[in-house]
Amino acid sequence: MEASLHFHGVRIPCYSRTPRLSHLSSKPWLSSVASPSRSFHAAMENACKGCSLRGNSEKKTIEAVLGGEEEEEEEENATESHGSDVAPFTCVMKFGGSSLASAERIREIAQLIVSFPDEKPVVVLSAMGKTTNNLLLAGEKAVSCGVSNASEIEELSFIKQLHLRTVRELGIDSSVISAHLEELEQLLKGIAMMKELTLRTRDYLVSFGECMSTRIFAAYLNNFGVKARQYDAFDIGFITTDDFTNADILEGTYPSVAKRLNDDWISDPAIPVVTGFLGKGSKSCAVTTLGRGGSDLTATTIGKSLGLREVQVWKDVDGVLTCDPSICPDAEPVPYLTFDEAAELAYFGAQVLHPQSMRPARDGEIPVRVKNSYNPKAPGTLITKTRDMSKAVLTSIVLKQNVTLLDIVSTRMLGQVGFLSKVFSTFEDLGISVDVVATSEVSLSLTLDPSKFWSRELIQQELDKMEEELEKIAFVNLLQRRSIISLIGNVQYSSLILEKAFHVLRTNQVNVQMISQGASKVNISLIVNDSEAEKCVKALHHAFFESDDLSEVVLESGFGNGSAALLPIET
Ligand SMILES: Nc1ncnc2c1ncn2[C@@H]1O[C@H](COP(=O)(O)OP(=O)(O)O)[C@@H](O)[C@H]1O
Ligand SMILES: N[C@@H](CC(=O)OP(=O)(O)O)C(=O)O
Repeated sequence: MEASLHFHGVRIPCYSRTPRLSHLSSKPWLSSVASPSRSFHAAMENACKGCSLRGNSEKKTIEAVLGGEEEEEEEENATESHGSDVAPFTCVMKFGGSSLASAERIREIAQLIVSFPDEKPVVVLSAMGKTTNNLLLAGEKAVSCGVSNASEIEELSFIKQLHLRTVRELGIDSSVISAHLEELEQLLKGIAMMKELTLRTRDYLVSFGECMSTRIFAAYLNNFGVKARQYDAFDIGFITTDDFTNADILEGTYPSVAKRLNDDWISDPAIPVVTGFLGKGSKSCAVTTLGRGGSDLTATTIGKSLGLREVQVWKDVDGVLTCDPSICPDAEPVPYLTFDEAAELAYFGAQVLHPQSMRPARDGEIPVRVKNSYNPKAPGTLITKTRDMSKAVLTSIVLKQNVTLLDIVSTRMLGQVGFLSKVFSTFEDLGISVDVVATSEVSLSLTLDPSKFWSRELIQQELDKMEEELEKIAFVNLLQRRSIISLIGNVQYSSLILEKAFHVLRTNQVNVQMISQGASKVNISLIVNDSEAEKCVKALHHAFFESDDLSEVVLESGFGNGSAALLPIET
């Protein structure tokens, strides 16, 4: 008799009935997967065909699954080299909140994952939709609403409704999250009672988002026959500093996480579904978070820890774009980036990647692919150690607003060396991070990040203290509401980039207040007034990406109107 399951209401024969799928029995987590319906087969095929993140071998595997005979032998070989005793996992697949906004999206993500049966992924998830923002708002409201009103906080209702509706629509027992929802309500009452929300409590509060999304997702995978196991990152060796809301991953994390995930796989194979964004403070043993958007960092940390072939971060855009699409709707995906370019881009404000997320990937030389879960066919962006830069001029334009600019002119009380060292030790003492620096012998201009990785406002009191310290050795001029426009690209073409950028800015009557070319050789930063920044970015984007002057074709044959061939400066 034919075994069958139902998937989306469609009767599905089991894989075991189809001889061509026999290779899947070597993938224990898939051994009980229902063979998808025709439409699901088609979805798998489409996802595979369009998705350049797979090499040929995977495409062949999917074709084998769908009907090709001759691929079987090759697949068996591939399975041998990826046997569970050697390398249980092949990649990390990280899905952000935008990919997990509803039950419908969760179904699609599950389909996306099984559409690559050749992969043995570690899945990393953020909180569903806007849950993190809602948790933070709920916490703020709890501080002043009074204990008796804490249960009525609007954002708590949104969170409850979203998660309960999702489990209902996915056909999952609500018990997977009910204890968390109850505890969340108790926590908000506690905050209301204390009338205080410390950074430590804030981290604990937001952790409910990832803890619930991963439980729902793992339960859903198990329900439709893909064996999965949920993990809270703080329980599997993600050890961090105790900098609540912006913790750093400590080295011990890599071996611990690898051991736990590998050991569990060996004793009972199942796809790990890990909470992004969370860790455990090494001293406090309390839940910490890695800064907003920190699930990207969780993903690359796992990638390095397990030495995986690739880390995929699935977003709601077709990859890293030439500009923030909310400023330039015509922004285009950038096909290739180096780790340095991606790190610079993220640090200077492109929300698409967490600023620290490239570090483990670069250290472990694990390629990172940014893909669109709403459009898996789009090739996305591949981030690697090196890439062909011969035709690359400008890669992306990034805007960071609300920055403070500081001009510091020495009173010559100290020598040049003493002056610079005193200035920087002042920032260190006050825990203020500096972004862009330009210096001469006796003066220094620099920008201060208003929020270290979006978590900490630089408040007036701190600025006053800093001025007071610096005025002991220098004349200080503090200018607020400035913006950094970062031109990420090939600094070997810096003269060309600057010529074009300044032409655009002069045409738009914008005065640049400071300019700096980072040592990384991938970034030129321009400081302008906040009020002019978006206009500048639009004009620059138009000039560099929406007109043909600097296209790679033109660069190949010479710059501009038939002028001499453009050669990079040798460095
Ligand atoms: N240069 C850029 N390239 C791509 N996306 C960008 C860029 N700058 C800003 N973004 C924004 O980043 C968003 C994706 O990042 P994020 O919201 O963190 O995704 P997720 O929650 O899925 O991890 C996009 O929706 C886009 O609006
Ligand atoms: N949920 C956390 C962590 C995260 O990485 O989210 P996302 O992947 O949706 O940017 C946040 O909103 O910051």
